Amino acid sequence: MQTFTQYVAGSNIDTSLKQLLHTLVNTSKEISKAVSHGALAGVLGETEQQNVQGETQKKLDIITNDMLKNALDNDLTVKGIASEEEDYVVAANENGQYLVCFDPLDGSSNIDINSLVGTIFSVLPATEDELTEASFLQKGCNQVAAGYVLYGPSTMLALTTGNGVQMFTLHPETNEFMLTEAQVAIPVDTKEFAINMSNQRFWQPAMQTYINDLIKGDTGVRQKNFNMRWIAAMVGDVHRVLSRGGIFTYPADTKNPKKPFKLRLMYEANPMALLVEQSGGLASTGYENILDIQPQEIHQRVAVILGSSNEVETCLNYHAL
Ligand SMILES: O=P(O)(O)OC[C@H]1O[C@](O)(COP(=O)(O)O)[C@@H](O)[C@@H]1O
Ligand SMILES: [Mg+2]
Ligand SMILES: [Mg+2]
Repeated sequence: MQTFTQYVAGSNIDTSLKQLLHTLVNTSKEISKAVSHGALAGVLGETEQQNVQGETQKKLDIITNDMLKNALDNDLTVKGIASEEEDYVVAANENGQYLVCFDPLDGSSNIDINSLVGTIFSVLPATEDELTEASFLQKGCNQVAAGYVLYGPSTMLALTTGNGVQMFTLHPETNEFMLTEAQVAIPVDTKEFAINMSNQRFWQPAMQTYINDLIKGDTGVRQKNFNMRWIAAMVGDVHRVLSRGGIFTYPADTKNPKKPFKLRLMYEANPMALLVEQSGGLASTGYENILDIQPQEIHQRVAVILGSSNEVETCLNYHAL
């Protein structure tokens, strides 16, 4: 079985990108340790602070953000970072070739119940001399690498550098990520959907009708029964989709008119969309491919529908009507 180090050494990517991937992955091992200590390290619970999006930050949101920020700042390949937990973009190294967007801890409402959380990252080329927010506003199709690390019963890494998706499992004794899935392939059909059903009355008519038809099962137009899962951490829900197929959606809703979408484009939707597409699935807002969206700002939110290609297409047909 190949180690992550061996896999990266043999892959056909720039040396500088290899270095950056090692920085991200080594930091994720430290995060995995911090997360696993939980209450023993006094890292659970909330802080008094809110992020720019008005969300109360958990202690671990801030701890993991600082760990990644410091590690990336010390990596000369990194020109700048954008994080869920940073109001503005942060400059790193003047001559860095890459910009890194990340969600240091996704699913942070799961921390206090010892359930799944993860780190999501997206790597973009740094194309401009001067670092500004505008440097980051590139379409998702420009990503040179994307991935997540899931802190679950095992710590797992899913990675794409544009050559399919590979999954690695952290060996608890050697502390090495081992290649455990060389080419992830999402089944094209599924009988499993993931959506926060409590928002049902706030969805648009297309999503209402689509989910209603799934729930009718073999008594409705779909003529098959569907099961439902909701982990409340995108990283966990997408991991299930990559592992055994499914459709995951966080659609537009009218619950809070000032916030029609929940998931963030640059460090949630884009990296997950690249992983899903590289595994043979689809990722859309309902009206546009996620990877084709021209971002307007780093904390922009979008509707997300992703997963098994035939099922996503079926859902998109409801939106086209
Ligand atoms: O609270 P809800 O509506 O179930 O939302 C869950 C969604 O919110 C998120 O947790 C947001 O991520 P953060 O924890 O990074 O803010 C997604 O991972 C997840 O899909
Ligand atoms: Mg998140
Ligand atoms: Mg987060």
